[in-house]
Amino acid sequence: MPMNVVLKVEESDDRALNSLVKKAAEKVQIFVRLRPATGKTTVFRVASESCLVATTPRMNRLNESMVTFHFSRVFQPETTQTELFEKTTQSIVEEALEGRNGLVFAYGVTNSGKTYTILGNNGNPGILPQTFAKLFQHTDDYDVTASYLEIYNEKVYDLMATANPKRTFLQLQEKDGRVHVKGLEERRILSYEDAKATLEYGQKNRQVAETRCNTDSSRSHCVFSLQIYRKSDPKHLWSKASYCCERGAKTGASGLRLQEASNINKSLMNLNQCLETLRWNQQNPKARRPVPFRSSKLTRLFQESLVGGHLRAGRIIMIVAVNPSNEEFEENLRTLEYGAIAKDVVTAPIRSNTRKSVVKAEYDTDGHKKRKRPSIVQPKSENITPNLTSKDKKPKKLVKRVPARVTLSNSRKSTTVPMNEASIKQEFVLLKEENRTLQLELEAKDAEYFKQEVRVRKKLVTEMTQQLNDLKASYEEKLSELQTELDTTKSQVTTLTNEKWKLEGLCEKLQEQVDECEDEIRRMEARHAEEIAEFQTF
Ligand SMILES: Nc1ncnc2c1ncn2[C@@H]1O[C@H](COP(=O)(O)OP(=O)(O)OP(=O)(O)O)[C@@H](O)[C@H]1O
Repeated sequence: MPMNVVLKVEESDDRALNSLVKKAAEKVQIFVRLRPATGKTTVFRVASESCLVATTPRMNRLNESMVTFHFSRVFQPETTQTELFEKTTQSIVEEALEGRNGLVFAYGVTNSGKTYTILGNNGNPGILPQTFAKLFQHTDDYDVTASYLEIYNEKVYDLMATANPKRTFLQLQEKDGRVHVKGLEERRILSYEDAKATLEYGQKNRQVAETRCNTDSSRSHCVFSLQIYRKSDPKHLWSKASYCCERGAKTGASGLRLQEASNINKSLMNLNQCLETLRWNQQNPKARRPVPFRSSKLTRLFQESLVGGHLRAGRIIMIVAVNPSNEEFEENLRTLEYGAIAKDVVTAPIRSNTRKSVVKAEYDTDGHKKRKRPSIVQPKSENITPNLTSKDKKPKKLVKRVPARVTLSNSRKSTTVPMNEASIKQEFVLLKEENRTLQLELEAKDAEYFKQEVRVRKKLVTEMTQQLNDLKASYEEKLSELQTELDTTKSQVTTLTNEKWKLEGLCEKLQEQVDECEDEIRRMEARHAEEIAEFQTF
């Protein structure tokens, strides 16, 4: 069998797949940013540029266990704002100028550094002010407008609108398969200072609204969008870059902790469901499920970016902010899990089969496949490889290779075909690759196992808590029964004691009467004896 030929074909397939998968992987990039820890922490360890290891705090669990996450990149606490911008968002701005949309999404638990990452402070501008600076180096050719909205309690508010006590919320509208916010103000911005002033205006508006509303939830999502128009074609939107940040109000947040731990945020849960369904659809193209974009405003707004498929679909960048303190472990773990799911979603269709003809198709805005729209190239399902990691741009399930060294006999005395140096090298490379893939699979399995363990533990905790609560309730019931019984017995004892005392009094009285009678008898006997003695003397 001409081994080297087979190997060559497979290798070229792999290379082609690799490059396609790499392109697809670049569509969604997930970065993790650890903020400086406030105390001693041992739960997160940056194993490499792209690998974060979480170690369960012993105190919370029966056994210590570890889970490894792979992301596009993990940023250490000492990462500067400039470095973060350059390595994550700068390319989004550059691509926006080239006509591609972009979405930057920061999320994480309270106090994890989302606001610091997106907005920063005066001395350390976040990625949004840095975007302004970058963008306004190119205003000769472009006009820029900004819009700023807030999604609060599933309602969309315009943060550019003048703040008033009765905030009017805006409706989402679908037009040409795209979701728009009806009536959202787009403000022309002319310079860096102008952009910053616009952002600050929106921020102030938000604070005014925040202090005015009496709410049961202090969390909201703010989306700042920059619309770019080419001066040569001012009527048509050239591209749009959106920056979304979940924000926790600084006031009234106490008491939310428990609520957040059980359900970090409805919108994020929905986003998570959408990502999971998208991943399912990519992995099971014959059993597609509807993607629940409509379940929250946030997912509806971003559905275009998540599904991709239109000509200007750009990249999505998610920055998972992590507070490496022990107390936040479970919540941080959950946000990292979201990130891991998001990482596996390929937003834009890719060409997958290099040998066969490509099928033309397009996703609908609800995540379904459209039938007769020929504009977008859609991959054939069996070769799509959505489970990508930044480290591993290869498909998880590799095509099984025939080993280069062929055993001709299965008896103990096996004979092998002699190999030349080139094929040995080739085999070595393949084995190395295979080894790496297996290692990654193992890590993925470990991660999956850990997730399962976390789920099982959570379930156990819930069930045990339920059982303990039931037990407590039954004991309390028994206790109150016994208490009633005790009270009854006590009152009976009191009654009996009283009766006893009465009887004792009666007995004493009777005894006195008996004693008196005996005395009387003795007196009468003595008198009779005297009378008898008198008679005898007569
Ligand atoms: N990378 C960092 N370097 C230095 N300070 C940071 C960093 N990340 C966060 N901080 C500081 O930590 C504090 C909390 O950060 P931030 O307000 O950004 O959290 P958040 O996730 O937006 O919280 P919330 O969800 O409650 O709005 C701030 O004082 C911020 O300055």
